[in-house]
This record gives sequence, structure tokens and C-alpha cells, in this order.
Amino acid sequence: MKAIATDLPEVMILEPKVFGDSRGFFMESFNRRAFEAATGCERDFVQDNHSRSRRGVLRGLHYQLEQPQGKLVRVTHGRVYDVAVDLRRSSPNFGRWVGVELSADNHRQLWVPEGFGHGFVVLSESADFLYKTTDYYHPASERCIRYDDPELGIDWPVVPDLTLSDKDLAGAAFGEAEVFA
Ligand SMILES: Cc1cn([C@H]2C[C@H](O)[C@@H](COP(=O)(O)OP(=O)(O)O[C@H]3O[C@H](C)C(=O)[C@H](O)[C@H]3O)O2)c(=O)[nH]c1=O
Repeated sequence: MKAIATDLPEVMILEPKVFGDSRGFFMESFNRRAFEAATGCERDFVQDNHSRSRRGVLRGLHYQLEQPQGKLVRVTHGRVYDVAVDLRRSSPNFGRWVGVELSADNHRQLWVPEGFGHGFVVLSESADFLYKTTDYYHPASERCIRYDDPELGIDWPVVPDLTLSDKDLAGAAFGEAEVFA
């Protein structure tokens, strides 16, 4: 597994080794030892999630204030533009974001540690989004920041029929959101 740095040092792109042959391919989509060697992070992942969305769906920006979740995300069908935002007031990168295209074809994964907001928009006809989390779902402390917050200035790709949940449409402004110390 290769780790590729992003502009946010804690957020890393991971590229697993893919073994292709005439039948198709094989890869270890997760290997704890390889993850720890690539990221320097020791984590127990406790939940696997899978969402499917059609083109133009944007999910996010989400985070949990209590039981903050580290997320190891990947796409097994289609293409998404995936975004992480540093929500830690103490960080020199507070309010900065990174975006990366994750796809079934590039096999790329993104490690989004605790303390970051996360979201993605679907670029293909549909996308299957799978991810491991380091803590359990805690809806009581789940928060959402508007994907288009002007202060964050996330440069989302333009997609037809942008579609968000009511919860995400009602997301907080970054400047008013409860974030991390
Ligand atoms: C996240 C989650 C949701 N749910 C239930 C709650 C709702 O009845 C239903 C859909 O939930 P929601 O609309 O919050 O799903 P997403 O919009 O995909 O939320 C996720 O989207 C962004 C990209 C994230 O990074 C988070 O992991 C997560 O917040 O699944 C569960 O039962 N367990 C869970 O862990």
C-alpha cells in the first residue's frame, strides 16, 4: 500500500497494490498492518458502511462531535469527488480542505482522520461508496456543514442535478458550526 500526501498532512491518499491478470484483479482492500505502516496511525475500525448514490448526489459535509470517526473511504463502482475539511480550531489548517477523485478504476482510498468533516459528490451514473469508521454511528452528535459554505470555498466539480438530503441542505455555516477544539 502506497501513501500519497495531500495538502492536509493528516489526510492521506492510499493506493493498494492491485494484482491484475487475465481473470481480472485482486487486491487487499484493507490490511491493518499495511494501513498502519502507510499512515502511521493505529486504529480499530468498528463499522463498515456502504452507500449507493446516483450522479449528482452530494453527501456531506458530515462529522460527529462526540465519538468522532476516522474514515477510510473508497469507491467500488463509479467515480466520486471526495472532500475532507480540517475542523480542528487548534490546527494551523483549520478550515482548509482537500479533494480527490476516488473511483473503482483508480482503486484509490482516502484516510480522513477524526476531527475532519467529510463529503463527496457522485460524478458517474452511480457510485458505490464503502468506508470503515473508527467509532460507531452517533446520530445525537452528528453535525453537518453546508457543502457550498463561502468561507470554506470548496471547489466542487459541476454536476447535473445536484441532489442533497434535507439534512444536508439545512447544514450549518462553517462560521457558526460546532467544531473540534
Ligand atoms: C451514517 C449512518 C447512517 N445510518 C442511517 C441513518 C439514516 O436513516 C440513513 C441515511 O443516513 P445519512 O443520510 O446520514 O447518510 P449519508 O448522507 O450517507 O451520511 C454519511 O455521509 C457522509 C459522506 C459521511 O462521511 C458520513 O459517514 C455519513 O454521515 O442511514 C446508519 O444507520 N448508520 C450510519 O453510520
